[in-house]
Amino acid sequence: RDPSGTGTGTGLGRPRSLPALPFVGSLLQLAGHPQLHLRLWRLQGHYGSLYALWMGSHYVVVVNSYRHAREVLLKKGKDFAGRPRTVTTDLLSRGGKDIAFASYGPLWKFQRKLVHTALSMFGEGSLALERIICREAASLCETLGAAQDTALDMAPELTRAVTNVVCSLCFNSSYRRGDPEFEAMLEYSQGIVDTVAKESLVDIFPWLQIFPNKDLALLKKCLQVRDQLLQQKFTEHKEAFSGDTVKDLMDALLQVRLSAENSSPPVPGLELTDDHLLMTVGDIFGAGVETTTTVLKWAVLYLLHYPESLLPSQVQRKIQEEMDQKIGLVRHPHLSDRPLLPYLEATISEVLRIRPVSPLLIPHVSLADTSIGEYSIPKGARVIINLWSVHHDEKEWDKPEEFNPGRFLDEQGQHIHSPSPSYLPFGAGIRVCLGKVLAKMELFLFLAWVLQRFTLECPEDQPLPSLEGKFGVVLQVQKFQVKARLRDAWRAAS
Ligand code: HEM
Repeated sequence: RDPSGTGTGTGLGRPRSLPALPFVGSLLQLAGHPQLHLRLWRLQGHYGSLYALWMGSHYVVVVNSYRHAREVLLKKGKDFAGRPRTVTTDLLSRGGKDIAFASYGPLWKFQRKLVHTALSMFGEGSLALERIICREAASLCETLGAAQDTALDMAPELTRAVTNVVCSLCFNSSYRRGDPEFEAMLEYSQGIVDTVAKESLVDIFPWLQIFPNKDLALLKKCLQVRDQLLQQKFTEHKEAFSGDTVKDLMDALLQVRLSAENSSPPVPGLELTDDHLLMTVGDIFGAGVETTTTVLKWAVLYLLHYPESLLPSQVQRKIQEEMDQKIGLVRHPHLSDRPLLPYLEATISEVLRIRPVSPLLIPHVSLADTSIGEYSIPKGARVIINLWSVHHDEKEWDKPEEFNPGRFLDEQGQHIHSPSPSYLPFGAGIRVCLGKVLAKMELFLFLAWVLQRFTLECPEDQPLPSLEGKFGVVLQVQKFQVKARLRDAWRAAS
């Protein structure tokens, strides 16, 4: 180990490192701190905003400032476009045949482009997707309406709504409440979320796999269920696919593969196997459901904390006033209403800032000897961007701990803007989130539909739920219940 050595030919020194013991590395400094993003944020106080540590034998660089994050993601994006391969990610992606965990290279670029094109065909900006999201929003409102004035855990309903959007997009199908296939999907997703969150030891010491490992066994079982469901949809699509009509993302992927196979000569290195297609679709579920659902839960939670009666925030009331004025109560909100509802947009932005759902992004890996700021970084280093630190940096954000949607509005409160460039809820650059536009459409429409009709309240007999997140695959919200009260204005209008 040479934590302060140069060794990369750049003449620069390495970042300061946490103490590291042979074999275990810096685990002792991290053990007992389940909120990893907070631990890494606090360690800045001692080691500076950019420091290194060792996870077993892996050299890890932790970036806590926007200046350095920008260098990693944007200025030197290509240098840092790799992903670590671990036991867990290999299982999740069949050895990196998806997008999120795939190595940087022509095939990954091709897959990304494909999904991007398919998303623009079916999704972003298309009326078809807007219709799908609105259908799910209507169903969500129906459930809330049926549960009138009783305390309800919205989480399964939000998950179903978001899952159905992704299902419609990928497979042109959706689930009703209580559908056994949907229940199976919920169960395996939760299993993956729970086990991947605990995955770290076997990823740090891959040889631990030779010992019986309960979590790894559960993960494998959940992935089996996921793969069976994916395979079933895939087979149905392959059988029905004629090449003429493209109904969904799965068809779009099959069509691209068909035309690549028919092109002569075939492009070497761009062969899409069944595994690639399956894992690509699996990624849309894996990356698109838990994230979006969790942001919706955080949004609801913050609305409960800033209810009508609490001055000066009144976030929910302000959103509803804006909606009443600009949209009224006789028609549903549309995507084209986004510019009319800056306060709702600002609230979504603030939720994504204060509780970044992916507080450490997905780890990056340096693909060459390179540098960040005044430090040299060797090829193969894992780079963690601590988005929590970036979004809570007092030099960038005024009172970062305060939930204040107004910070995203101009002086007239009419237009949305970011007061600091240090706002990266979806990452940035080469590996930026592929579903950013889709996610923003969903967040806007689901919240607009619900808040047009209902006021969300904390049940009287329950304490306000905690705003503290739980670090895991995403920054999880603790379970909580809500009372959705039909608004008098809505009742009178309908
Ligand atoms: C509010 C919801 C979402 C948030 C906050 C979010 C955030 C992120 C973040 C922070 C990353 C990592 C960027 C990096 O490593 O530098 C990411 C990657 C990714 N996201 Fe999202 N995401 C959301 C929804 C979605 C949706 C709906 C999809 C599906 C279409 C999606 C697909 C992906 C994919 C495929 C990647 C991997 C990109 C790559 O490695 O090339 N995400 N997302």
